[in-house]
Amino acid sequence: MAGRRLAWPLRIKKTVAQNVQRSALPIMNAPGGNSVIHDSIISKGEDTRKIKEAMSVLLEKDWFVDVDEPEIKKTYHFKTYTKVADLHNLIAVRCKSENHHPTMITKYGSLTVHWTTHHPRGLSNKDVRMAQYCDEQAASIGTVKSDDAVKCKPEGST
Ligand SMILES: C[C@H](O)[C@H](O)[C@H]1CNC2=NC(N)=NC(=O)C2=N1
Repeated sequence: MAGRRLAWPLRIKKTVAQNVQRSALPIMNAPGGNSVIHDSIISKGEDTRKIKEAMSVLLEKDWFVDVDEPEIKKTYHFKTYTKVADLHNLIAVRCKSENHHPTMITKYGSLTVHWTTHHPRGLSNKDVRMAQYCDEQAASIGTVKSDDAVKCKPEGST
């Protein structure tokens, strides 16, 4: 009985500690910022060290880690909508051969790409490979800084 009384507070303490640890991780890292990736968000069966190393390179290249999904994401900015569509299509073609599909948000001047692995859930080498592919293709199309991207001009704006 005395044992049980002790066990509950200990369990609660552990759960809180785990949550704090999770939320202490950056949901969105600042560019060049925190590159700590907890093992729990890496897909089971992956080479954890290899994924972490590759992820830290991606974080330096403006990829962001959302630990709650978990996923990595990046927004590319372009001068024209055609370039946005070009990147979208290049990624879509590669998805077929890799059987790995991102969530993509297409806007007039930008494309946001999210990568995650469903089975086993987490971040895997496929996400790393596809993120690297996105960077290569975006670079060959030619990205610009957010301020220089084509913008919609709502009525009345100057
Ligand atoms: C059944 C099908 O092969 C799987 O659902 C594939 C399809 N596309 C996928 N896309 C992504 N991003 N992650 C996956 O785990 C995944 N799995």
